[in-house]
Amino acid sequence: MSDASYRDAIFSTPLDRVARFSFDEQVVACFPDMIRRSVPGYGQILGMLGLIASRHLRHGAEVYDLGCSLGAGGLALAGTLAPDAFRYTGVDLSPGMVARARETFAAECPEHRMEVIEGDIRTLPYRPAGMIVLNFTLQFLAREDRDAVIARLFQALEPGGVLVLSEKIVAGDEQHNAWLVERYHDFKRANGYSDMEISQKRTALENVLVPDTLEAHHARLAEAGFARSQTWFQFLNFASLIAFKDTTTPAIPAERKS
Ligand SMILES: Nc1ncnc2c1ncn2[C@@H]1O[C@H](C[S@+](CC[C@H]([NH3+])C(=O)[O-])CC(=O)[O-])[C@@H](O)[C@H]1O
Ligand SMILES: O=C(O)C(=O)Cc1ccccc1
Repeated sequence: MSDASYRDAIFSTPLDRVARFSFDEQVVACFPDMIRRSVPGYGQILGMLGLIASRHLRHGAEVYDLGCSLGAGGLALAGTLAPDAFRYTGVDLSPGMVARARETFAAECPEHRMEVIEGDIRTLPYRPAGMIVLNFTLQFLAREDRDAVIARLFQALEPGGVLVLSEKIVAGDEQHNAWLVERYHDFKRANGYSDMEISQKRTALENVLVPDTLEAHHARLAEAGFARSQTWFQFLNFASLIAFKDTTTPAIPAERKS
């Protein structure tokens, strides 16, 4: 398995039939380029994970990164926090993603406690955790599974625990949403995607990536029992929320690297 990463050209030639989008080997091979050029604010959200953890994570606690893909969330945390500050468990269904995430952690942060599980976040037995990261993953689950997953994550969180939930979102108002989607397509065009690539990927993602409104996310978090949730980041139709299990703060927060 090579660690090379390619430019995303998956939808650059006309396809007779556009297949449903999946996280197969073709996507794994160009994923860093695809996500960086397709998700507004991706790097900024990752950059905040370590800072959020250093305020909210109990020293030494477990961090889950659900739908970890190539482990970018884990790398961001290991870049900010000392090896004894946390234990990381990344989970992903895609074998290609899991294999490459393991290689990356072994090469980039051998001192940190980084584990990657090939598994389904809907059925995984969770250990108690101080922080759970769901970066652009809930949107790929069937709507009917989302409430149950969030409820299980609430149960897994320790007192003082936080959930970071990043998602593509849809605006409830049709005009507002149309403006966001048009500007999102401008964003993709500015990042080198052609109209054909934008349109074919949109087809591939239909009924695969189904975004909720911010209101639906906050309501689901409240329903699961979270004491409070807030949107801390939004860039066009992509947002990140933080949800607090309760009003406790960790006794000894994870220390940042010196
Ligand atoms: N049921 C499931 N169980 C486990 N994994 C799943 C499931 N369904 C989908 N996945 C996995 O969730 C990931 C979503 S990508 C996350 C980016 C990452 N967080 C990042 O910060 O780079 C988002 C995107 O590409 O827009 C893929 O790797 C899937 O295999
Ligand atoms: O490209 C898109 O249209 C997206 O919504 C973001 C995305 C990024 C990576 C995989 C799937 C979707």
